Amino acid sequence: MLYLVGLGLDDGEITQKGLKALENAEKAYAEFYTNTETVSVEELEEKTGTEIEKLSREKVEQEDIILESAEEKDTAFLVSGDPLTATTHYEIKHRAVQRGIETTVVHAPSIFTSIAETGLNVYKFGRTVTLPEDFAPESITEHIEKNDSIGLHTLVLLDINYDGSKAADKLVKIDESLEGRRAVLVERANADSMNAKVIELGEEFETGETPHCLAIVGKTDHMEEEFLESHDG
Ligand SMILES: C[S@@+](CC[C@H](N)C(=O)[O-])C[C@H]1O[C@@H](n2cnc3c(N)ncnc32)[C@H](O)[C@@H]1O
Repeated sequence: MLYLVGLGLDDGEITQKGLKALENAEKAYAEFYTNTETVSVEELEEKTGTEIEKLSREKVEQEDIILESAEEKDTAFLVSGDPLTATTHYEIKHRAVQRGIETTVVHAPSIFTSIAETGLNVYKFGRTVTLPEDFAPESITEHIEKNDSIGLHTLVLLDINYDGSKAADKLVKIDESLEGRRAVLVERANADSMNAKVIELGEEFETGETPHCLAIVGKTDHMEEEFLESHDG
């Protein structure tokens, strides 16, 4: 059995079901390269009695350590946020099914739902884009344009340590027409120190600790506008 267990975005967000799965597992792996390490692995080990091994990106993406382990024994794979919302983890589930490994997914809070803290209605987001720090995929502009054409908001995910102000700057460099566009910067969603503020792409603004993401504002209704106004930065 392979348990894909979400850790949520902040310490204490693993569910009772997640803890139970970890207890049932004979071996557990965790990865923290798609998101910040917000939990104490040692505390989880103590609580559940299961040893947890942290894996690098290479180990997760290029080797089949997790699936090989799950073929032999009950194995848990711990991931930040929700287990099926990062492409890598989604692919692991897919490959597990192909190899005939039984899987159980234990969901947890995710940036895809916490983005609602911006005040933008989650039903009104279009295709999500990812902006890496070291290059600029052309598809980003295309997806933002498509979302814009039908009034949808765009969630822009960033590399984990990528500063939101630098990312906002890069968006304008990639596509000049985005200059002056309203967006919401979300910092450390779900943490006590969470902050959301309305910014204009291309303008300088202060940021705090990562992780950050941006929501480019599409067509809003009255309630969304009132919510946006309530952010004091
Ligand atoms: C590849 S996504 C993984 C999403 C994760 N599986 C989930 O369910 O939330 C990681 C990116 O989401 C955004 N993100 C994750 N946690 C965040 C948080 N607490 N506050 C703001 N942005 C966050 C950041 O841009 C981060 O680099």
